[in-house]
Amino acid sequence: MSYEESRKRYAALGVDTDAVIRLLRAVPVSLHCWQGDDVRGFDTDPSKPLTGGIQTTGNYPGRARTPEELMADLDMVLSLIPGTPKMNLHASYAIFENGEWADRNRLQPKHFRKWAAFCKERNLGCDFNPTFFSHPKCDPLTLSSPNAETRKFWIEHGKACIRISSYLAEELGFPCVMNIWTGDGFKDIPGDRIGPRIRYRDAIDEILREPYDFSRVKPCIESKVFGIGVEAYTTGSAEFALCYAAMNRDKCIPLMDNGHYHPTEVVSDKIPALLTFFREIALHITRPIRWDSDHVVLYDDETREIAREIVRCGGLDGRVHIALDYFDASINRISAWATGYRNLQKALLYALLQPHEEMKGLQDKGQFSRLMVLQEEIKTMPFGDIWAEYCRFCGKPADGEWFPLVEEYEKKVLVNRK
Ligand SMILES: C[C@H](O)[C@H](O)[C@@H](O)C(=O)CO
Ligand SMILES: [Mn+2]
Repeated sequence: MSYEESRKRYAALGVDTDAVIRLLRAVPVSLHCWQGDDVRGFDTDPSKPLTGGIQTTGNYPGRARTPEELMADLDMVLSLIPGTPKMNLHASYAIFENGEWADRNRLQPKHFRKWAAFCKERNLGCDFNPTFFSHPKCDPLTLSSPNAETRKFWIEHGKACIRISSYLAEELGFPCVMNIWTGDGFKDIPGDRIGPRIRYRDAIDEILREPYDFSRVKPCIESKVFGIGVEAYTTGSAEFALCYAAMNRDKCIPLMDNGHYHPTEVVSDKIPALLTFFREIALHITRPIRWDSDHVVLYDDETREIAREIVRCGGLDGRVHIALDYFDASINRISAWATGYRNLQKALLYALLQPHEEMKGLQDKGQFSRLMVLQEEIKTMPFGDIWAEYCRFCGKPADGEWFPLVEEYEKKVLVNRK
């Protein structure tokens, strides 16, 4: 079927596909830099182990080893994805110039000058993350450590990151979402659960005392149920993060990563729950398989459901900050990046093409049989034509066109990285 015919089918449902396409193209979605180099970063020895309870598995050729390689790979990805991407950097991706080096507690905006220039040239906003892992000062705890020296170091890191986030927001003219996540926790049954949480709370309080304009810098608190080696207890549990954000609504927002909950919990259902109380929330979209495995985002049921809730709850009006967070080293990293980003775009498009008012009306009137039939029949609407038109409208390759470009890049560029 052609776009024209498909557009009429959607119009009959009351959906204006042209308006949807225009709307989606303007929605910022953060592209995580860490998919390109297996979360290694540049500020410390890249061969060091990845800590904090996260893991990349696989050894596919072509990992970016330098900022230049990462930027070249990002350019390749940017050429393949429709929409409005925003960069998402971890502090460990600092770029030092003229032989200088600074530890994480001494990082400055100038160490992100090259990233700011990269974003500016491409008209991208940039989100930011303090990196509380893969560093000798993890003892292994960071902000919740009983050691005051350790906490001081990481608090200073958090404050430095607020200053860097303010710089990125100012320089690029887009708000900077700054996410606080630590892998702090214990492998086995703790002897004290509340102590680390009180220290964690106080440390975040201290970080957020660093001045910033909350309309431009958006600190987030991300929770996690467990990590590798921290199976029994995480300091920043769901209740901790949510309570912290609720008690500090004028300073920060909660962030939900859909790999960070018990396997039967779904973030799609948590989105409207949080938006009942918070003006803004942030999301890390990933794909857990049995655990927080950070697999590439697919066009699957839960991704579509998350997108439907973002759309239905008015999240595209700046209330939901959307970012990707996964890392796969077992397949072509650029393909992984583009597949996940395109799938999230597909899920958002799919969500925007639904007659939400009608569905809500059927629910409110108790017409659940009709609601079920409508929801099922939407699944076989000619979505593919609208997706192809969206890619064309954004000037990006359609399905079937982009993967050969990745293969070509792999042959020309990636295989030469030994
Ligand atoms: C790089 C990490 O994935 C990220 O900072 C954090 O958001 C996370 O999800 C850890 O599991
Ligand atoms: Mn995350």
